[in-house]
Amino acid sequence: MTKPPSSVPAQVLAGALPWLMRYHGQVVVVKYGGNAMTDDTLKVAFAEDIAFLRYAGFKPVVVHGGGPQISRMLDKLGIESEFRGGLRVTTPEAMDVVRMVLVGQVQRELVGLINHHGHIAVGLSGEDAGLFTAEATNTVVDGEEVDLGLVGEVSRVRPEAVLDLIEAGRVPVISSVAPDEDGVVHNVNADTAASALAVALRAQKLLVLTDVEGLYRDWPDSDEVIQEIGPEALAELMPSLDSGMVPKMRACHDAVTHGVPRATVVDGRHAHAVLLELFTDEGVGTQVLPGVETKLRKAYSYEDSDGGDTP
Ligand SMILES: Nc1ncnc2c1ncn2[C@@H]1O[C@H](COP(=O)(O)OP(=O)(O)O)[C@@H](O)[C@H]1O
Ligand SMILES: CC(=O)N[C@@H](CCC(=O)OP(=O)(O)O)C(=O)O
Repeated sequence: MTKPPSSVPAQVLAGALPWLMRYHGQVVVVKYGGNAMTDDTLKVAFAEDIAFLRYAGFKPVVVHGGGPQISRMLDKLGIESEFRGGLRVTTPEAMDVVRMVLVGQVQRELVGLINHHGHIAVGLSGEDAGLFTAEATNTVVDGEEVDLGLVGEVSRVRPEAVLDLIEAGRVPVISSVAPDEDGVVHNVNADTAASALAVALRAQKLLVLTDVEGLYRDWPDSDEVIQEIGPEALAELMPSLDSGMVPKMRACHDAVTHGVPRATVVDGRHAHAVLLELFTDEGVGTQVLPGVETKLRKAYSYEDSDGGDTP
């Protein structure tokens, strides 16, 4: 006797209905951090998720990072670089490498992987069609202003090229380098670029994939992750954050205070983290949205896991 078909897959699909209704036809900006691109399986699963969203009627836009990949190439070439306040101090020599790695390697690889699912992805950088204009920025660390060299904030977004691609059914994959008003190319943190783009595109969501479960309340000492937080409480927490979380949480804060309904940081070390976050109501990651009380949860324990897709 053969077994009747299981209804579990159908239940999973049916459970996705409210999320399909919410995001169908809407722009979702997904920022894929370099730290969540560690192995090929994860990258392939990410590309599948993005293609899935597109065929499910979402309008996904990818902004990618590549910090660790840039650092590796700088090391190989013997060029020193350091991070201050979560941002890379960028000399003109380092800028050439940043641009080469982000636009020439990381972006090309992601475009190729997504295009396994129907030639839908097109790569752009902030230099294309005036997408981003950068303005040089410095940062303050321990009360002192630090010169970051060729690091920029996004001072202007011209989203037309991205909108054209979305209208044509394509998936834009964007690298965060951008010229200033004089055409000098700057290194823009990818979280910052994703946030500015999400605002300009009036995205329904900014989803940020990284290599931690979310925003820890007391990094690295606590095992409590902030599940939900409002922009005001996040602004109060900002001075206590360090390293890569500084630009990341500022990006989420700025997106939500400029009209993006919600911004979420999720653990990209899980295969299919994008689908899990968008199609289920499991408490993954840290969600920034207006009008909520801060909600904490315990970090997950992987000790008893089967080691499947868990970190
Ligand atoms: N409060 C915090 N909660 C979680 N991670 C934190 C916190 N403060 C600093 N971090 C660091 O921020 C890192 C994520 O930022 P980053 O390295 O820039 O990642 P990505 O490449 O995904 O942008 C984490 O791996 C962790 O080391
Ligand atoms: C100014 C600055 O720090 N730029 C980043 C750009 C890449 C990036 O943001 O990559 P992740 O998302 O992987 O961190 C850098 O040079 O590493």
